[in-house]
Amino acid sequence: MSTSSVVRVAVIGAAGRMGAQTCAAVEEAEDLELVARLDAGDDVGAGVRDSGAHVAVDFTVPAVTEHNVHAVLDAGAHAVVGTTGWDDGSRGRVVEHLERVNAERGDEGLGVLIAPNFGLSAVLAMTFAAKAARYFESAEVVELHHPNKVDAPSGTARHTAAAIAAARADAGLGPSPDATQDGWEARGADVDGVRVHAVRLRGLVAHEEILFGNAGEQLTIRQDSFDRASFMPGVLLAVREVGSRPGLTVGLENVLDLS
Ligand SMILES: NC(=O)C1=CN([C@@H]2O[C@H](COP(=O)(O)OP(=O)(O)OC[C@H]3O[C@@H](n4cnc5c(N)ncnc54)[C@H](OP(=O)(O)O)[C@@H]3O)[C@@H](O)[C@H]2O)C=CC1
Ligand SMILES: O=C(O)C1=N[C@H](C(=O)O)C[C@H](O)C1
Repeated sequence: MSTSSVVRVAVIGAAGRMGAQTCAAVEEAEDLELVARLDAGDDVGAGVRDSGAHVAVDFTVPAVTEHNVHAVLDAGAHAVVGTTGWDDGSRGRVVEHLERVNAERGDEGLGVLIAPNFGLSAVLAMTFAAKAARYFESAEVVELHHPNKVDAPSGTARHTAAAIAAARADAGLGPSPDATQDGWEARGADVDGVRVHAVRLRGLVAHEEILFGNAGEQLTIRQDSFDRASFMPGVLLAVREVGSRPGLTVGLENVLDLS
């Protein structure tokens, strides 16, 4: 990533809840240097380029995060993304962009690391859920968050449900049994065939429960993020690792070697 040992970091969404926490964590890390705090109204590409950032971290809003990542790549930096709202289409466009810029570069290439959740408890919960999924007839996900969150269901819950759905499909399982005829609006969102329920409650930060059922037994996997400080070790790990992972990486489980 750089010839010097210090990684220069720009934070996009720097005034937000996660951005502010990330700025503080970067400033406290001896091997990282905070070189830009960018927020709404700033030119992200110019801010990243002019600051000489090696890595830009995006904690903004779903509506702008893809645009920011393209601007970061055009500015010649790696991107670490915690913002939600990504789908196959937006991820595919980033892969194409990476292939284009990396073909023109002489070095090992730029990397983009998108993590729906940087918390260790959440990453482990998702990993355990994906492993358990093949053994249970029923599976549902409940995510619980602070009421200032703008999107539902959470990116973490979507990622969890998609992994459960993939594991169920691999195991040849059909849909979870469900006799519902009326009141589908009370049955949560359908993410790849897995029901996902979103709770918004003052006092909460970020929490997830994954429920598995068989006749006569239940497995509940639950994780709680009580403080945004818990996301910071994962964010800093991603910042340090993204430079050695050219192309697109989705999920911190890949960096932690859990996948
Ligand atoms: N992956 C993970 O571990 C985690 C992910 N998240 C996700 O991160 C995202 C941010 O969450 P949170 O910090 O709580 O949200 P906040 O609303 O607190 O912060 C978002 C920040 O982005 C700014 N912003 C909006 N538009 C732009 C833009 N075009 N360019 C630069 N900055 C912009 C906002 O400015 P303004 O307010 O002026 O519009 C605000 O300062 C969400 O998608 C959330 O789900 C959250 C926690 C953990
Ligand atoms: O908005 C939040 O707060 C969080 N967003 C992410 C998500 O949607 O999964 C990660 C974590 O749940 C906190």
